[in-house]
Amino acid sequence: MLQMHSIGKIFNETTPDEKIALQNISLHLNKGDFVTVIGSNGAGKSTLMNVISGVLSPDVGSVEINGQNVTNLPEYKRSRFIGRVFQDPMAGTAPTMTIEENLAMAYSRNKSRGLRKGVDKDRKEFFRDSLASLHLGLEGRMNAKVGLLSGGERQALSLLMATFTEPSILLLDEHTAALDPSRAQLITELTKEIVQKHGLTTLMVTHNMKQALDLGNRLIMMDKGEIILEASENEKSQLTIEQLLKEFQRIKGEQMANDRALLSM
Ligand SMILES: Nc1ncnc2c1ncn2[C@@H]1O[C@H](COP(=O)(O)OP(=O)(O)OP(=O)(O)O)[C@@H](O)[C@H]1O
Repeated sequence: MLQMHSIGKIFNETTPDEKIALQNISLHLNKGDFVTVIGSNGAGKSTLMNVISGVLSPDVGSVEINGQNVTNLPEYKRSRFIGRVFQDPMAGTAPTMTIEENLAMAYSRNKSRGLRKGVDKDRKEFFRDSLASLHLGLEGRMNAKVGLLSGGERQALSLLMATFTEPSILLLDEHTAALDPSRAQLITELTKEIVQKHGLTTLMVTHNMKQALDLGNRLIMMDKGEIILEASENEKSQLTIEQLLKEFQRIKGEQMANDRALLSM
């Protein structure tokens, strides 16, 4: 489904501001895999998402989606098969347009893929049914301007818009981080439900270790542009927050120890 081979990305190369954002990243997602991504600030998580979605091209390495090499395919050409939800609830929707207009926009952007569930139904009814599945009563507010919705409602709508055309890959970039705890919990539950319902192949960045363990079947930890830990389905099911923190400290500690060893030479 998704194959990343030896991806590298350096910003401002050969300048004093040089930053290695990704190094030697190889990642393989099978259809239906749901991988949670954790890591410290600046670890390269968003850059990884940007390379998958086509916002950025890697300096080296390749990205394949559904067997097609998309390494240099521009973002707008990938948007048909990639759904993405950002941290900022304002980012995924158009505030001056109604809920129905926003849905229509997402629908037409992806319609060349074919809407398996939408073709036989009246479009409006399909939108209404999709909105009802969020359990927020938005199906009764199709003509409301999206700018009037709360952050949580907007994020639920963004999630719906990113998924109702069943993308090959769903990218969730800290999509609950800007919400208060109860709304974040609601969006987390919706995410679980939607991903499961459509069997979506998903990559989710989060700073919340509990969320990283509760959701998905695999987990990766990043640091300084590298994947420093990969937990398979079996391993992840047995992981605890304490173990994750310990592991992170162990890896970071070793790096510090190495640095010290190097400095002392
Ligand atoms: N456009 C850019 N130009 C220069 N440096 C960049 C750019 N984008 C990212 N970086 C740098 O690359 C590194 C990785 O950044 P990235 O945003 O991918 O990290 P992240 O893991 O998502 O961090 P956070 O959790 O803080 O959002 C950071 O050191 C960042 O400062």
